[in-house]
Amino acid sequence: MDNKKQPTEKELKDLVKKVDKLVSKRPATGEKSTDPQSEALMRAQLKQMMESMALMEKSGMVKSTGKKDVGDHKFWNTQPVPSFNDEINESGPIEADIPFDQIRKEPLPLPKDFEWCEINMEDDKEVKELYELLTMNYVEDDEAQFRFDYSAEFLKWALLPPNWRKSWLVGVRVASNKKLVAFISGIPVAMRTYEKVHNLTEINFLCVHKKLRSKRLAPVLIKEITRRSHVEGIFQAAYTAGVVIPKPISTCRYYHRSLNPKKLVECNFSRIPPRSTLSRMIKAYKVPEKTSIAGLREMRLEDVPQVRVLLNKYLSRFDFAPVFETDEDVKHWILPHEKVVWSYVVEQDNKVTDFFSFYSLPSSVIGNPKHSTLNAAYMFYYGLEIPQALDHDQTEKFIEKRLNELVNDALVLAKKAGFDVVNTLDLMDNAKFVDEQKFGNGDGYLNYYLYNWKCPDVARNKVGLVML
Ligand SMILES: CCCCCCCCCCCCCC(=O)SCCNC(=O)CCNC(=O)[C@H](O)C(C)(C)COP(=O)(O)OP(=O)(O)OC[C@H]1O[C@@H](n2cnc3c(N)ncnc32)[C@H](O)[C@@H]1OP(=O)(O)O
Repeated sequence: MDNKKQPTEKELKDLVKKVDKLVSKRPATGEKSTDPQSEALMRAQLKQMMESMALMEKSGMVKSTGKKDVGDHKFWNTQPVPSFNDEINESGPIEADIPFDQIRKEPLPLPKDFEWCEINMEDDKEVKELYELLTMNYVEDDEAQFRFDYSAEFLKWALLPPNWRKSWLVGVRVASNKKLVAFISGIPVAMRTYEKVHNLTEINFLCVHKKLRSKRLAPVLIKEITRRSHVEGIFQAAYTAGVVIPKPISTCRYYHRSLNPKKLVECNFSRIPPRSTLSRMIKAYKVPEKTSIAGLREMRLEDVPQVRVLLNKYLSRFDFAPVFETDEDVKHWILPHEKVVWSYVVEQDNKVTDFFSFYSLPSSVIGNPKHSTLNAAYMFYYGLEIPQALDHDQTEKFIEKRLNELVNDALVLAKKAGFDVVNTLDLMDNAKFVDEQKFGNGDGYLNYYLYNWKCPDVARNKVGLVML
């Protein structure tokens, strides 16, 4: 085949970006294209381009996500995960549990000069070391303009949930000076995948210091946390990543709701759309001074049991969702935690009918003369009581209306709390509120993965797991 005749990956990506911006990106003023016919045409073109790009990726002709050929995954091809072209119609483990006596008990060998450690998240000095590694080396956007800046308090919250395991907070240090240069974490989670509820390890915060990249250290960290998970009798894991590796069970898209357009423009996070002005954007994104739902208040300890029932019932709508098995889980994850998670309930006649929550995850703004931090809130879990008598369509309409009321108030509260932007993914029922609440789609996608578990793909609006 003559590769030269095919558009290069960059050309394709640029085209996709261009069309995508044209057809999908809601202009910051909330204006929509006035020409639905050309919009439909462009959408069709975009779809076609994406399909040909996927085909070319499959055939190995172009590289995916600018990184590597699909199929050329030296590490992932050795792991119990499905391949890209596997059509999966049933659920189950890919390989059997390993008997305890056959599990390796010693850590895997590391390249010389490095040693394993466990990070003690109850020791502020070690928390600070982890914070510093991540704040300088963790996830950045493609243009290296922003980098996640999880706070130390956030990391403690994320890594010390009920039943946390010290052996799953794995670091790598330089042997000579003990500097922390890599990390990976696991926490225990009960997840339902379709009908099956299982105990998994939720993997997060995989990070290798920038100076040690591309030396195949990440696979060693992944294999070591896998071994440590096996030692604890857990043979499946859930994780999310921006990169595409074999094989996502779902891919969700990021959406952003501007609360501080001026700062977002100054940080290069948003652009002033053609034919608009900053003052028009400011007006379009203004939120009310006060919330409007009667009975809305901050969540308190005594709400935990009711919130747990609401949440688990609501999550039963989805095909891939956590199960909050105990009140302790809800107390840890949902109860407000200063500067980390904000949660509100609606109480009517002594009964909690709804709740919603969001968490704080700022990003460092890299190399900007005016701003160093973007204060972002991320939509977290929510739940609402759905009247029983409704049929399917009425239920969906009910959720859409109520969710818009709740998120409208969440925006007011996020603005009051000083956030510049509220981010969300189009999982759960979020697609029902993004347009009305003036969220615009971003460039970012998040892929959901399961380790050693095959199951049919999960639609975005059937994903009920929010990962930090
Ligand atoms: C039963 C229990 C099982 C538990 C384990 C379940 C699996 C958990 C899986 C982990 C879930 C993590 C969830 C999160 O935390 S997602 C967040 C990941 N972190 C970042 O993006 C922070 C900034 N980046 C870095 O620190 C490094 O670039 C990392 C550490 C990501 C890779 O380091 P480096 O750039 O120096 O690369 P290498 O030469 O060492 O290694 C290259 C190999 O690593 C594969 N790679 C690269 N990035 C990822 C990624 N995000 N998930 C899975 N695999 C990844 C890559 O495809 C290649 O393999 P293959 O393509 O050749 O095969």
